[in-house]
Amino acid sequence: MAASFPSPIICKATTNNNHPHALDSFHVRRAAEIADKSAGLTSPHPNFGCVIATAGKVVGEGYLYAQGTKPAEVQAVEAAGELCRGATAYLNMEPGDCHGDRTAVSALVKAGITRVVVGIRHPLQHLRSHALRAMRSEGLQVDVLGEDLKSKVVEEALKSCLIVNAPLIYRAASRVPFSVLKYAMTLDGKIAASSGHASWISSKESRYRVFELRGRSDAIVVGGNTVRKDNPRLTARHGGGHVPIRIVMSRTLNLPEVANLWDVSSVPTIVVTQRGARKNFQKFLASKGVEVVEFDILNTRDVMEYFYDRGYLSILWECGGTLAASAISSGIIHKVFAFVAPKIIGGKNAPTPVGELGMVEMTQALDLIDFSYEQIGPDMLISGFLQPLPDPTPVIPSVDETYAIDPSVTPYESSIIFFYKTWDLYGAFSNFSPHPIQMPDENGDYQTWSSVEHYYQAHKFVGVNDPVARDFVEDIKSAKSPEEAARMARTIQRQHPDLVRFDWDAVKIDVMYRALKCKFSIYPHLNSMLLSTAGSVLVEASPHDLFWGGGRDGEGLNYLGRLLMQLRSEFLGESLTSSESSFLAL
Ligand SMILES: NC(=O)C1=CN([C@@H]2O[C@H](COP(=O)(O)OP(=O)(O)OC[C@H]3O[C@@H](n4cnc5c(N)ncnc54)[C@H](OP(=O)(O)O)[C@@H]3O)[C@@H](O)[C@H]2O)C=CC1
Ligand SMILES: Nc1c(N[C@@H]2O[C@H](COP(=O)(O)O)[C@@H](O)[C@H]2O)[nH]c(=O)[nH]c1=O
Repeated sequence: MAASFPSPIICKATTNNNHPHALDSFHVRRAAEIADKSAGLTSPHPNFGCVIATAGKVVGEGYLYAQGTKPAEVQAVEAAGELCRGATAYLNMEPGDCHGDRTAVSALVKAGITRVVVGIRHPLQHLRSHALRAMRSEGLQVDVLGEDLKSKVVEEALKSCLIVNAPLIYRAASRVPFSVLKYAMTLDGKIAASSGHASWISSKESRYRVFELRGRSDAIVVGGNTVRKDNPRLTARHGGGHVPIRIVMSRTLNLPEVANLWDVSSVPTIVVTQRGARKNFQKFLASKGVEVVEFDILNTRDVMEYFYDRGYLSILWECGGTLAASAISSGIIHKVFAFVAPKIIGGKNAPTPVGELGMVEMTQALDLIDFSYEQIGPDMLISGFLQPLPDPTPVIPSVDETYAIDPSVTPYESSIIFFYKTWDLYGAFSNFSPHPIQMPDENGDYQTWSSVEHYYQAHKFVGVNDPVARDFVEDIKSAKSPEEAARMARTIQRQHPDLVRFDWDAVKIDVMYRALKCKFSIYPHLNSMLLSTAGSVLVEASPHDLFWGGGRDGEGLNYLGRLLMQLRSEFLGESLTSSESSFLAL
């Protein structure tokens, strides 16, 4: 399945040797296909797949499951074992060395891979071309589709690599999250009856597909009117997988007191509104656990820029025509999914999917690009892009390249360093980064935890004298990713508050401190990265957590940033003391 698209990437066996690079293209397409397997399982993140082949035969495969898990290349190398010697690795996308330890590249080099075929360069400027250079400098032959390899089949393979990471590519190019507008309409173009009643237009099968689309998104946006008319839940109910947060856009805040979206026991809701709107209602929402964010003027572009800053990759718009028209007009919608049901409702005033765009001639209509049709149950799904896929070839030089051209530009210099997603610059500071730590248990025996997040989350239940709590600790410890560990712990915390250790609030900062101290002590490259930020304020730009995170506007307490700064000064103090003592010893 392609990222945010339901249509499968069809891996046609175009291995006909008459086509130049047919075999290479075939394997890269396979890498893109498996890369997409992770979409929807955890919070949306870039999709990486790796296929290792020798003499045309696949000997190992792997895909990145979540931000903080084992890189695709490492998994493929482990699967192929000795067969890696002299083999070719196929990657849908250049690996991103977010953590300064070149894990993916060194796995390929150490395993004896001699050639690497890469679908696209990394779209993020701070990561682009680094791994390619590293592999080439290690003597590997590196061929990039569309640059070193060119042909018709190569173009098709390149397309599949672009599509599988379309959210990241659009996000990098447009500096807003990738936005998909989805709606269900009748054959006569209505999204509800004149009364506003809309359940249901599309079939069960189509609505199941919508759950999958939701699972591939960080958040779902609706307008105030949809909340008033539909009282939606906006959850992904297809069994397991990622559940996006819900965002309501309302200028008036004239919203009902009783609404499904105010139940945040299983998934958060954020209401974005205009500054000063219904202060009492804002307080009411806050008392329900709903986050309220005020904007001077509420418009779709500012809201998307805000969520971009909060690290969101992919947004699904499930609003009515009023908000949809606003979003399209401001140029932030990248893709459309229209479910068309074979039924007619009529109604002069029945709402339609897109309101006023101010166009007067049909020649002004927006043409969809790369559209496709798919029958789902009785409905037809028409999907396509509203904006062309950005060109992945590097036009903007990377930070390194800029530095090489103009050494007066200091890379990464900033008085405030924000970090959040592991693929961000300084993403290794995130608790989700894939760095296992060894920590003593209650008996002093050292245990390995897959990430700081696993350790921190499980410790909510450590020491509680109840076998159920002990089982929870083990479950969280073996969660497949830091995201899953966090999700499991938060759910258990909500559902079984009695199993959370009584002193949790008092000890949680210390638990985190110890875990971070271990992480930044045992990985020398992380320690150097932390020390390199001396003089800058570190802020975790977490979307949900105003205790550990600082928020973009400084509204959070930023305890994670504070602890990292505390550790930084402790490490700096230690290195000063040791250099002073070696100086004294001279
Ligand atoms: N079939 C389908 O796929 C869907 C059908 N529907 C149906 O559509 C109808 C609702 O459609 P519609 O009235 O268009 O509702 P919208 O979901 O588009 O909500 C419009 C509201 O969004 C809020 N808003 C906030 N910022 C903006 C902005 N910048 N521009 C525009 N609106 C903004 C305002 O809320 P406020 O007034 O609170 O300030 C406005 O009234 C319902 O009948 C619902 O059942 C809805 C979604 C999908
Ligand atoms: N009516 C309609 C849709 N409506 C969308 O789904 C929302 C309800 O979601 P939930 O409460 O989670 O079931 C609703 O508010 C609107 O955004 N979607 C569709 O796929 N098909 C339909 O026929």
